[in-house]
Amino acid sequence: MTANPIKDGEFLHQSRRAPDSLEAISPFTLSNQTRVSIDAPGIIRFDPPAQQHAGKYVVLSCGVHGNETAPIEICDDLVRDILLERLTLRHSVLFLFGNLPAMDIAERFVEENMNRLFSGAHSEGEGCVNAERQRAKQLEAAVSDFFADAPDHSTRLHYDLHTAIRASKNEKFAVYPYLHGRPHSLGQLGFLAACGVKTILLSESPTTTFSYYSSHVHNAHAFTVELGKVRPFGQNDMTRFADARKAITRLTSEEDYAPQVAPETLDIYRVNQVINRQQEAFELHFDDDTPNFTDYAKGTVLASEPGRQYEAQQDGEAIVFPNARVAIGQRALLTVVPTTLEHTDV
Ligand SMILES: O=C(O)CCC(=O)N[C@@H](CCC(=O)O)C(=O)O
Ligand SMILES: [Zn+2]
Repeated sequence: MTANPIKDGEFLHQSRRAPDSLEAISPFTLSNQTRVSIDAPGIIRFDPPAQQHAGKYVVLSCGVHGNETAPIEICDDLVRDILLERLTLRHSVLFLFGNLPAMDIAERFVEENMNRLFSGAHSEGEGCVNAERQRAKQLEAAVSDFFADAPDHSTRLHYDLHTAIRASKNEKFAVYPYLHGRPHSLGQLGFLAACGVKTILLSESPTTTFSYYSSHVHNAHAFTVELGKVRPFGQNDMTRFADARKAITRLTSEEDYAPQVAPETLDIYRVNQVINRQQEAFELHFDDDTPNFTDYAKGTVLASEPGRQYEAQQDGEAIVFPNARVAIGQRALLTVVPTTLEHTDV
């Protein structure tokens, strides 16, 4: 057995401060027989021994936006607990710490929003020309390799963990990527509810986000999960994430953790408008501190740019992820309206 080369279980620290030290590490086995494979800085995979493997393949990604620290701290803790054998897995788990350089400068991204670069967008236009494009390509490859080892019919899961820029009337929520007619999973909504996530946005079109990539390309149950509000490292009240951490721990360490939820206890929204910034002079028509899920009467002007204005199309249409400063062509605002789940599966 090779000794554990990650000192004190500090994989993220070593990835950020001594990335070269991870290059030559061959897969190794912990004394509890968990196999550990390090693909690159910030990319680490754990596989329990075959006789204990209970069949799920779980991707946990965080830090796709470098300043969204709470999910990074949760994943860092989980990785440490696994490496120090305080947590024994029953399923294969791939941890991805997305944008390491953006974490170092405490920003959402360095050059380009990485969560618009998946499903091959990293190689479009000018090509894979910057670190974020290269990393998105590498993350896609890591997910592909991981799921390639999942036997047919095994459960493939990907939770891409984020925190939102603004406060939110519904603090925790998840984006359910567009499923192209596949059913929404009640079992997954049960797991998200156990994480404290009881507001779900049903996306109605393809996107270039990480969760859509895993959902569409790998047929995984995949979600963008917003666990709270962006705060600097060390300033998160981790008690607010206790349910999520506990549910993830149970998911990965129990044979078949399957919490249930009554759908009528959830707030389900569907995306009604995706408003992209098309011009420099794009403006939002509400205050910067207006929380996500604030709703408006039909006809209220929500945003404008020269020659064009964007209104609420229905009473009760609510705003999510408003950001007037995104790159031209990118999403500056989503609007959502309440809906119910129609096509579901367990
Ligand atoms: O608070 C914000 O404005 C952004 C928070 C965030 O990063 N959200 C994700 C959502 C991705 C999705 O729609 O699945 C993003 O904008 O990338
Ligand atoms: Zn984010």
